[in-house]
Amino acid sequence: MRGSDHGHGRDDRPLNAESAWRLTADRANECVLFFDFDGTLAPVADDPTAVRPVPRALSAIDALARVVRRVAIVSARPVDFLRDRLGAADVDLYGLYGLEHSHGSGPTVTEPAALPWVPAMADLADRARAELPAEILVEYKRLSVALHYRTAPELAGEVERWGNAEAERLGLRTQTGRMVLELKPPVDRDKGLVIGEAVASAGCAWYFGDDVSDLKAFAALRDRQERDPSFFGVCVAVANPETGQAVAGAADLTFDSPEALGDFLDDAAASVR
Ligand SMILES: O=P(O)(O)OC[C@H]1O[C@H](O[C@H]2O[C@H](CO)[C@@H](O)[C@H](O)[C@H]2O)[C@H](O)[C@@H](O)[C@@H]1O
Repeated sequence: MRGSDHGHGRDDRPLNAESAWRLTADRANECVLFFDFDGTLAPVADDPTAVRPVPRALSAIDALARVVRRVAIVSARPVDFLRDRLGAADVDLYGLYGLEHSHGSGPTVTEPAALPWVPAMADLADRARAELPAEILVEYKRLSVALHYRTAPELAGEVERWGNAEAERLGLRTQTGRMVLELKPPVDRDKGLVIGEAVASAGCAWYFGDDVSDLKAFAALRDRQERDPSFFGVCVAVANPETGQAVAGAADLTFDSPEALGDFLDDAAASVR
């Protein structure tokens, strides 16, 4: 690997990306690498359908999947979307906060408790399009609806009022994010629960994220490490002007952008080939 030019460590935790990766490379077959998608692997854009992972991150994920125990993407996006963007890489995909998952070339499995909510979510998306201002982008994802105000930030309050009232009326849960409010079924799946289950038998894990929903994943890694000091967990933030401060404050390391993360991953993959 190149010199220590990757990531910024926290002042109160003496860890840098290179030394943490060296510890990981020594036990690669025990290690799981978890990646959030938007804002972490893929730079943010106004149009959610237009985003693609940074090319170096994509090729590094493919290479890393061959040398670590497992690579997983943990996202609010549907599994089909993630599969399309990740290509043929042999990875686990947890979509819609874990309401869907697929492993390698296996089928996509949906959490059974969420399935009865499909019609209500479709109806909610239709009403959001009819009742919210045209500037609000309504993203229907079968088991959740995201209300985007990135191109009209002055409408954040209106989106929050409408979304919270609908959640209350229908018994849904909400998740805030980067210029987005999401409504989802009242089913106990989130990134923290996904990570808690997936690291149970691992000896080492890294989680890379940029948004507030990723904080639960960080907490799950911390919890795993507290219960077993031999477990090596690394929480990594990707900086951004919206949620970056909160996420970096909870992380061990911070990268400046998805591109900077891609460079690190590329070097990391090369060091264990
Ligand atoms: O869990 P993630 O993979 O991080 O997904 C979180 C949300 O990501 C997407 O929205 C975000 O990225 C968009 C494209 O860059 C951007 O336009 C938007 O402002 C961001 O919030 C996705 O569209 C959402 O469904 C996810 O909830």
